[in-house]
Amino acid sequence: MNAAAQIAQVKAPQTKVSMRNLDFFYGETHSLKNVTMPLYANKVTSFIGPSGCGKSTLLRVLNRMYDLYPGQRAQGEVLLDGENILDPAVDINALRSRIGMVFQKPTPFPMSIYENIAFGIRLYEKLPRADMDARVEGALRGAALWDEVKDKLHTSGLGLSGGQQQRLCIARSVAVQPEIILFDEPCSALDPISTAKVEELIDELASRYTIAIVTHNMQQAVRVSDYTAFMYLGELVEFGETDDVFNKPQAKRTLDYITGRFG
Ligand SMILES: Nc1ncnc2c1ncn2[C@@H]1O[C@H](COP(=O)(O)OP(=O)(O)OP(=O)(O)O)[C@@H](O)[C@H]1O
Repeated sequence: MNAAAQIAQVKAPQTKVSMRNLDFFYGETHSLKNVTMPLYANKVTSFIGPSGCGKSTLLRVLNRMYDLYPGQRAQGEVLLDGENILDPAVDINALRSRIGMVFQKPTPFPMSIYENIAFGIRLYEKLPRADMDARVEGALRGAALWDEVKDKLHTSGLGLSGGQQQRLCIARSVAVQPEIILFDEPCSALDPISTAKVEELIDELASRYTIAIVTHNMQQAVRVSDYTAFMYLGELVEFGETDDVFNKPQAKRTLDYITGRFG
C-alpha cells in the first residue's frame, strides 16, 4: 500500500452505526422517512432541524426506547457493528448497556451522588466495593465532576446545580462503559458556563465513544460536532462534515435553515 492510500485509510472514519432505509411510526404518524446514514466511530454527529422534524425520534430508535410504547414501530435496519438492533431477538438490556442516553432535563435519581452512579452499574455487573468505588470515581472524573463532589459523595444528587446534575447524568452514562452516548439537547436547561463545560466534556468523550447529539443551537453543532445531519419533516435532507454542511450546504432547505430563514 502506498503512502497516499495509507493516509486515506487512516483518515477514513469507521462506521459504528449504519441506519438503512429507516422508517418510524407513532401509530399512524410517519415520523422518520427512509433515513439512511452512518454514525462514525469516535466522532460527534449532531442532528439539527426545525421542531418536529424527527431528531429525538431518531435517538429513541437507536436505543429502542420506543419498545416501551405499544403502537410505535420502526422499519428498516439499524446496524450496530453489523448487527441489526431492530431485530426483536436483540437483548434490550445488553443494547442499553452499549448505548447510553442523556436527556434534555437533568434527571438524577433521588439518591446520593455515589448511588446515582453505582445504581446503573449494578444493573449490569456485580462489583466488589473497592472496584465499585473506583468505577464511581472514574465516571465522575470522566464527566469532569469529581473535584466538585468528591467530599460530598453521599449527599443527594438533587442538591447539585443544574449543570452539575447534567454532568452527573453524563457520569451515570459513562459508568456503564457504553460504546455510544446519545445526547438529546443536553444543554437546553443550562447556563452558558455549564453549557461550555458540557461541550468541552463531549469533545473529550469523543476520543472514547461514538456520540450523537440533538441540538437547536447551530453554534453548538459547529463547536462540538464532526458531522452534521439536517432533518426536515422526518427526512434526512443533508449529511456531511459539519464544516461543509454549514459553509457550503448542498440543499437549499439546509441553507435556509442555517441562515435562519425558516424553522
Ligand atoms: N408520542 C408521540 N405520539 C405521536 N406522535 C409523536 C410522538 N412523539 C413525537 N411525535 C411526532 O413525531 C414527529 C417528530 O417528533 P420529534 O419529537 O422526533 O421531533 P424533534 O425534531 O425532536 O422536535 P423538537 O425539536 O421540537 O424536540 C412530530 O411530528 C411529532 O409530532
